Amino acid sequence: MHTTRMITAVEAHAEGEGGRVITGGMPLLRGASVFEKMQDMQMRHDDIRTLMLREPRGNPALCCNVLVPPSDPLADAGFIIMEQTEYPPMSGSNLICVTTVLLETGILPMTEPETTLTLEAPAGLVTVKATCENGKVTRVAFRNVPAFALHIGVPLEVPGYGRITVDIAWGGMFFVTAEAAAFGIDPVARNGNDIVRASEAMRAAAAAQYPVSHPENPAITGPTIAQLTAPPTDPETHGRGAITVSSGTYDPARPHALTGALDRSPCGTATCAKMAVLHARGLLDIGADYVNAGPLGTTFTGRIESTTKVGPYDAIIPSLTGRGWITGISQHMLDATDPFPAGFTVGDIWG
Ligand SMILES: O=C(O)[C@H]1NCC[C@@H]1O
Repeated sequence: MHTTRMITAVEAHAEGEGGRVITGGMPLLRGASVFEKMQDMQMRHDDIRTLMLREPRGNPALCCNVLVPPSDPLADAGFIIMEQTEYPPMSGSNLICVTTVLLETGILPMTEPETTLTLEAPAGLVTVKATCENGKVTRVAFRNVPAFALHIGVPLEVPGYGRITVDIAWGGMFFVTAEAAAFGIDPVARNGNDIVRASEAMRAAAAAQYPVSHPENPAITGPTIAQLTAPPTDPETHGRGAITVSSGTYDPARPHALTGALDRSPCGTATCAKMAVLHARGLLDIGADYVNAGPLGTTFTGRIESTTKVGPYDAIIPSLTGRGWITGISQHMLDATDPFPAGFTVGDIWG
């Protein structure tokens, strides 16, 4: 065997959503910030993202992260998030996986009963409080980047579904959000196919009809991800959400193709975007918990810590709490004769 890459990863999930964390074997990335290192990765090493996320080493529902040295002197570590079609500037489930891996493998020291960290995501600094017991991270709480709504209750023409009322908001990624009932869908795991098709159509329509960019970093554009929400079924929760992460290219001529996969968790950035919309509508106060259930019934607990401004937008500073688990350690190799040095996709599960 002639190995051209040897990548070590710790496998983890946060409330069900897979977040592989690469701890070794990466090329050195250039850049004066984690955002610039992410851009360098995208420009020069995108084949590693697809190698690790696509077949035969990945699957459509997997996310991946790369640990990088932080650039900000306040940060303890940096991380780049890689998903199937983009490099998200922030991600709740991935931050929880990264924190769990950093502390449970000893890359950063763990202090019981609580470890405080600052992580540099491409979107900026995120402060983290990890509850730790007997060497295990039992809970990860973080103060996210500010979240804000850009469009509230606007009409969107979704091919094949008609006119739907949506919100467009930032929670670390740009989301288009609609009530699942508008599509006649109950957002639970067994309805994953219907959720993905409707969400991908909605996401593509929103990107065309309501393009947005971040006022503090115009290189961040969207919406890139879609959320369907519903009232709670469990009295301990405040809402439900099913988020579709794109894994292919949506084509209205092939509306039955599955070009995304459900976030198995309630999605941290979606929860923060949803809280920004609820706050803007006067439906969620500072300090009140918002427990959001995902398609598997697992929850993230969000809270509005305070308010601020981002460019012209009224914004909230959200916190989010969830749990992560390590599931294994893997060593991935690429042989020089492997015909798929960047992985591959097949239309049966990749649209
Ligand atoms: O929790 C989140 O924010 C993420 N989960 C997968 C898609 C998003 O990045």
